Amino acid sequence: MATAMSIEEKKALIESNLQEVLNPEIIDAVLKEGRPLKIYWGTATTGRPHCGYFVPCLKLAEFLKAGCNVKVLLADIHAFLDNLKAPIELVKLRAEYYKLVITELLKAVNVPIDKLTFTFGSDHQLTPAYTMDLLRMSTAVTEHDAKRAGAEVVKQVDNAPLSGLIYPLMQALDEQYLDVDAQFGGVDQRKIFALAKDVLPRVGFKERAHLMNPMVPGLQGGKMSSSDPDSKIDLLDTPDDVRKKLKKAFCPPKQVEENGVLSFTEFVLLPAGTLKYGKPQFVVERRDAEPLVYTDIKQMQDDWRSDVLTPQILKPAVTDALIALMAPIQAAFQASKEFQDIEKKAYPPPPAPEKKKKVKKDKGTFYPKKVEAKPDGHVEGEDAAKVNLGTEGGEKAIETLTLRDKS
Ligand SMILES: N[C@@H](Cc1ccc(O)cc1)C(=O)O
Repeated sequence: MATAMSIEEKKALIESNLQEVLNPEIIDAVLKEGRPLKIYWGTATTGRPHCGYFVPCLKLAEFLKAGCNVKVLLADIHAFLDNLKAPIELVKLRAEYYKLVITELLKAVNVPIDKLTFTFGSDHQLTPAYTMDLLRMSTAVTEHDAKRAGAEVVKQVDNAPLSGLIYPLMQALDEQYLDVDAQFGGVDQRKIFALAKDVLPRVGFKERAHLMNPMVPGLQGGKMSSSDPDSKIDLLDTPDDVRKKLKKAFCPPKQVEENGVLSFTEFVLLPAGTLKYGKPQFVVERRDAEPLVYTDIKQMQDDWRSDVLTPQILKPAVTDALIALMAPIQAAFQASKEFQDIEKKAYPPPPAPEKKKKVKKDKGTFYPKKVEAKPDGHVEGEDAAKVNLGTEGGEKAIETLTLRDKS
């Protein structure tokens, strides 16, 4: 069925809808060689995958359509390097959960998953060769540059742990160990990508191309935030949750910028319309008039500015479309005991609130913060390292990461 694409067509598809491409000549050279472009997208398995994940996944669909060889890296080790966002003993379970959810999400937008491979960070990052290369790399990067590289990705805190400096180095080295031509990510990864481009040649590896998606504002406008549950829709949220969150979502009439709902339509629902209609399309029903049928965002934005398209009619249309898109993911979850078990273990309920303790004086040493359990039960602050890492659980987690079944 698929007619062969020309090099130009492949290139156009690979680079479509991106905000920026670094070193496109690397992509050109591979396409000219006539082999598939090898590309990966990494995600740190920290919190829970949410609806924002549709955005990179739709781009992966385009890479695959262009004949690329696509890998998804479940960056389990990165998930705890970033300020213990995922406690070390839960990281492996979270990575498994991400794999299941992302698989279903890709299926929901018709991405042929047999042509894509998943890989865990801990599969290659714990080998002696990787360790040696990482140490070599650490001699070629200054503390200042490593810190700056991670500034938009790694959580910025006072007395930051050293792991935040290792994080960007490992992301750069992953390009070598995943044996790719290019890395894809949001434009928030730009500084890490620039570091990778700069530092890989300095340790004897080749420079890769970098492809960046624009950032999509959360439903509250601005960046999606994990501390504000209403800014994100969990992929397992019920239709009622979706309705509630969308009712509260930021959707100012006539304003196109920072409009969470309109942006979600642009980056997810319009492209996903291809599934239903064979081409990008989004339909907004109206009570007393013909439905508004959109095939590109320009037309929608014009109607938004002139108030033909209003929050009152857009929100219900987005709600229905999103619920429909999420339905197969939730059906897969409901149908699989394994899926449900992993979810339960990966996100245990938070422990009962601790009794009030006397607040110790800040001694100005490592991590001068109070211990506070996050909703998922992990701890940040003064004793975070002890609680999250130094326990038996932590050691077991290290073992499980090391001993991951390589099959
Ligand atoms: N930095 C990515 C995760 C990542 C980790 C390692 C990589 O090699 C690639 C990507 C994120 O923000 O989620």
